[in-house]
Amino acid sequence: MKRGFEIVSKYSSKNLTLPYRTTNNAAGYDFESAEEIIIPSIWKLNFLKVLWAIKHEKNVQAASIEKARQVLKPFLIPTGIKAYMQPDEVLIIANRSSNPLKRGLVIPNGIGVIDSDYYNNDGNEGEIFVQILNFGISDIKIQKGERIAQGIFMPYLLADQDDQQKKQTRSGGFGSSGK
Ligand SMILES: O=c1ccn([C@H]2C[C@H](O)[C@@H](COP(=O)(O)OP(=O)(O)OP(=O)(O)O)O2)c(=O)[nH]1
Ligand SMILES: [Mg+2]
Repeated sequence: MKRGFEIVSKYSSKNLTLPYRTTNNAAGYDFESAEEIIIPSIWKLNFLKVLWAIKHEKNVQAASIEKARQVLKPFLIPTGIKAYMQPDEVLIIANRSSNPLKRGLVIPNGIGVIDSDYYNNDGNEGEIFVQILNFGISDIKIQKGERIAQGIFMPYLLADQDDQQKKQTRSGGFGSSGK
């Protein structure tokens, strides 16, 4: 077993499909969304600005600002998938090029870097999430089973003296290693 995909346990009975390549020479394994999810348009940010203005001039409750903030941050689309690979390999998550063109969907972190030590980590079993922002003018509904991104396995290189730097054991993702 060199590298591949598995379904995380909480999705074991949800009928998910493992990532797949669609053409003979496709580099990327397409990932499907594990759930139906609505990605709101970021143009609602204007709404946030108005709220701020109202807050400062007319004392609108801070709670509504906080609610708007929660709605407007990038969404994490669950894939229900974890990936195993060799220690000197990485899985790169890249957007499908049709997503910005057809649906206004971008991956705000540019690419996702899935480390080999993310697999089966104690925090979330290594479930891969795709961060998504909708710059289009309409909200977008992602259906369960819809292809949202692609994963490319690659080898990576180490810098000289790499073994002299202290490392920690991965316990999760999205900031788990600290600031
Ligand atoms: O699009 C992504 C990017 C990352 N990850 C997971 C896998 C990766 O191994 C882990 C950490 O990613 P990264 O190192 O890029 O983020 P960080 O902000 O540095 O978090 P950490 O402190 O956990 O390393 O989060 C995803 O599921 N999707
Ligand atoms: Mg990191």
